[in-house]
Amino acid sequence: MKRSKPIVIGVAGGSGSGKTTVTREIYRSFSDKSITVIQQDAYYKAQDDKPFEERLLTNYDHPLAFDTDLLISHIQELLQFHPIKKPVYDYTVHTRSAKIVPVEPKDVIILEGILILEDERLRNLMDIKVFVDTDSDLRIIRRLLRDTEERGRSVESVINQYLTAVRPMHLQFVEPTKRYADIIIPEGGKNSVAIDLMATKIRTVLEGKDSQVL
Ligand SMILES: Nc1ncnc2c1ncn2[C@@H]1O[C@H](COP(=O)(O)OP(=O)(O)O)[C@@H](O)[C@H]1O
Ligand SMILES: Nc1ccn([C@@H]2O[C@H](COP(=O)(O)O)[C@@H](O)[C@H]2O)c(=O)n1
Repeated sequence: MKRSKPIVIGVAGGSGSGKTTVTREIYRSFSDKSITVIQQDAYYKAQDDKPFEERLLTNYDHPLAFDTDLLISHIQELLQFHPIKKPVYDYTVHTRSAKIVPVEPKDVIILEGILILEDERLRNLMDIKVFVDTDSDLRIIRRLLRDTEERGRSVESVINQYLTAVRPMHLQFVEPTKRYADIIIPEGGKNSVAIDLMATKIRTVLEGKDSQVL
């Protein structure tokens, strides 16, 4: 059945909570590839006009770090089944890369990121809101391993950033958005029961059997 508009699922949660892992597992359970994934991180503001040293001072956990207007306009395009050109973010240089990824519209859009539930305009575009809820000790351990292995960071810089920006912004902006969630997934990526439930829910909606999200 051809849908009149795609369904939008928001996956929020703190840094290192397992949002990307949850999203990847849901995506993998759909072999027909009816899902497109949009990461909020791709919409960090470009900082090419600033020298590298200045970019290190940016607070990347504050809502103003993102180009939310561009993200909203891209979701609106996908909702009309129009393709978009998604920016690509490079964490090693703290700005957008020169690349752009063409994204084709699909029946399901998963929007994933720390602050996607913070903006009311984004929340209003979502059919299902999920919050991945993982204790802060696990999140910092996971982030430490990931950022040193994959994002070119030193242990000292990860700890310093966590204490000065990630933790305070999490408490001020991320954690309060849990109240908007329809579903809270504890522990993230290895929660196979929650991931199966999400996949089943999405299938029900795609088959037109769910009157709540149509
Ligand atoms: N349940 C889990 N147990 C152990 N490690 C996990 C789990 N979920 C995610 N991770 C790992 O933790 C790191 C952060 O997970 P990720 O999904 O990228 O989180 P987020 O997108 O919320 O920042 C990754 O290296 C991932 O492989
Ligand atoms: N240049 C940047 C941009 C972002 N970050 C951090 O990324 C975190 C969000 O990504 P997750 O995959 O962890 O959800 C966020 O907490 C920023 O601090 C960065 O370190 N450098």
